Amino acid sequence: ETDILLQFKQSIANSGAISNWDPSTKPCDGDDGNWEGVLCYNGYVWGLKLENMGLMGFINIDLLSKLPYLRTISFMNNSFNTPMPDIKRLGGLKSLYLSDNDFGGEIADDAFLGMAYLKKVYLANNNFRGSIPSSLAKLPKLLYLRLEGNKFEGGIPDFRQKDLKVVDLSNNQLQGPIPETLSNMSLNAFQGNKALCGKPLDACPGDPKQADKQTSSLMIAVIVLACLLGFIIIANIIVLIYRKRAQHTELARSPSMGKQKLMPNASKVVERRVSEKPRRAEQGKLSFIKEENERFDLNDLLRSSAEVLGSGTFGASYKAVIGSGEAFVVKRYKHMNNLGRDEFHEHMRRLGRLRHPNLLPLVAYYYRKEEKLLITNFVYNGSLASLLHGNHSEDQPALSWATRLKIIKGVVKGLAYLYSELPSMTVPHGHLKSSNVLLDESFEPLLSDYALLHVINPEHAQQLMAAYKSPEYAQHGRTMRKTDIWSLGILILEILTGKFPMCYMTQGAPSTGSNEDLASWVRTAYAEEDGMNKIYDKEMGEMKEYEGQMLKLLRIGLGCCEEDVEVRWDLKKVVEKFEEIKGQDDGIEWFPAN
Ligand SMILES: Nc1ncnc2c1ncn2[C@@H]1O[C@H](COP(=O)(O)OP(=O)(O)OP(=O)(O)O)[C@@H](O)[C@H]1O
Repeated sequence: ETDILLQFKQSIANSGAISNWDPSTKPCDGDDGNWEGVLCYNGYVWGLKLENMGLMGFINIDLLSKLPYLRTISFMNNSFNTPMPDIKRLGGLKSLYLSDNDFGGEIADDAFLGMAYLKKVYLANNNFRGSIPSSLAKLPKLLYLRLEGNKFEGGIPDFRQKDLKVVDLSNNQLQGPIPETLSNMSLNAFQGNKALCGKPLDACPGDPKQADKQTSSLMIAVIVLACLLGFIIIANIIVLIYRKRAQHTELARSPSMGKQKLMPNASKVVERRVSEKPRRAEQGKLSFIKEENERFDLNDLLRSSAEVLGSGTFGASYKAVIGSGEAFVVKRYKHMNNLGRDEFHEHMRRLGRLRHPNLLPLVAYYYRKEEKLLITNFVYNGSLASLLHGNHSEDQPALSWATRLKIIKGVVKGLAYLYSELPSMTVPHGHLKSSNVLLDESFEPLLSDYALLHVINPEHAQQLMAAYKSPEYAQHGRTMRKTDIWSLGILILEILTGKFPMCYMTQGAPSTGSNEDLASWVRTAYAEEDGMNKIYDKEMGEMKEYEGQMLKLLRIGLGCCEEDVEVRWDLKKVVEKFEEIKGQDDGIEWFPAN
């Protein structure tokens, strides 16, 4: 075993961390093992735990297959960037941990064939592509499977294992139905995919068993909107008659009104004074925040070409391009049922009053008891999440450091505005995460999904919203004024590391037994001698010049991620520290003048 391990050491690059693998000693003298990362039992090697060591190169399975008692291997959090090693040659393996590396390429369909003892497979946060190998679905003893944060595509194979405890397939590009055996997994396990459907997500279109339950986002939208159509036509006729009468009366009353211009493509509507106050939602009718935006109605959205942008945690979002060519996003909120019409209207009016260059403004909304629609402009550069974690091309290169800095500064400005404008809300944003940071054509960030925490049904909010993934909620069941700051900290670390934090954002200690989150991973790396190299996202390219700025941002991120709320920085301190990072926008006021 000594020779095999020494040869293995030579086959991997950057093996400084295992310098005590020395031919003059033995790997195992007792169960603790003498050599770094070698796990022993009865004097034999049964495991390798080589995590967080900056290892690279190639994992020589030939050599490992010569260790007869090897049962577990972990190379988590290193920099391996080869295709998947030929793991099935380690037939006795019980646990395989390869998460948080740069492994890539497709995994052969039979990659896990015949692995009769394999219980734990962790391949998360790599660059694996192609289909999920069907041999995984046939592993007789599989209990834990974590594939999140890759680029797996296509359908989910038919997992038959009855004892599966944890499965996480989030943030891939999977589509199609979720197999019934996985229907009892948490919603988070499937988030961030291309088009998955079926329990625990919305039902698949055409699924006869579930269609009547109205859980399919697409189906329900079609059904609800179709039902409304008839309603709207009648409502429109009534409103038209009413308006004509009102117009007639007004024109008769005020001669000057006759001089007003007609709205562009809305000859029936006389242009009105811009009002901050949205009109009360009429049945079957959109309520616009600004009346000059009132160039379309629900009918136009129904008639428009619509594209599903994603099935977010609250419901699906659609991009709808209306006749004029303008694109809007219609987001369905299924979990505001506790809200009465007046309360909803009041809250929308409050949101409608918010104006800031870093907030995505609400254009219109729609109220119905069972569901609410919020309509915003479509933002062409998409979300920070997709730019950080999606595929890059010539048209869409990786985000540079300067752009990342600009984005996070904008996020803080937007957040500071929310804090100052919504002093009565404990958690003014409540759902701050990278998919809710949209980027306009000059990469100025626009925060979305803000200030909704208290209008989402509590039972759903607690399951779905970023604020409730905070340590204070996990530990004390409370959210606080500094809860958004924790989400901001995670966002900062995500921007710096390029790592997707979602898989860590589970409530309390993740059931995988790991109690690490992105912040503690960064903290550990930060304490290591060469840790910085590991922390910063290599996709930013050459970074030497900006190391000072990056370090300052890293410290802010960690200050925001302090678990102890007392120690965690407050917004004022965050803003002060941001002002110390010199960027192109020096001198810009962070807090609104009032
Ligand atoms: N106005 C918009 N313009 C462009 N893209 C948008 C817009 N609103 C949302 N998106 C994108 O559409 C996708 C789906 O958004 P949605 O808000 O439904 O879900 P989410 O942000 O992933 O999750 P959650 O429901 O928890 O907010 C996301 O990638 C999001 O970034």
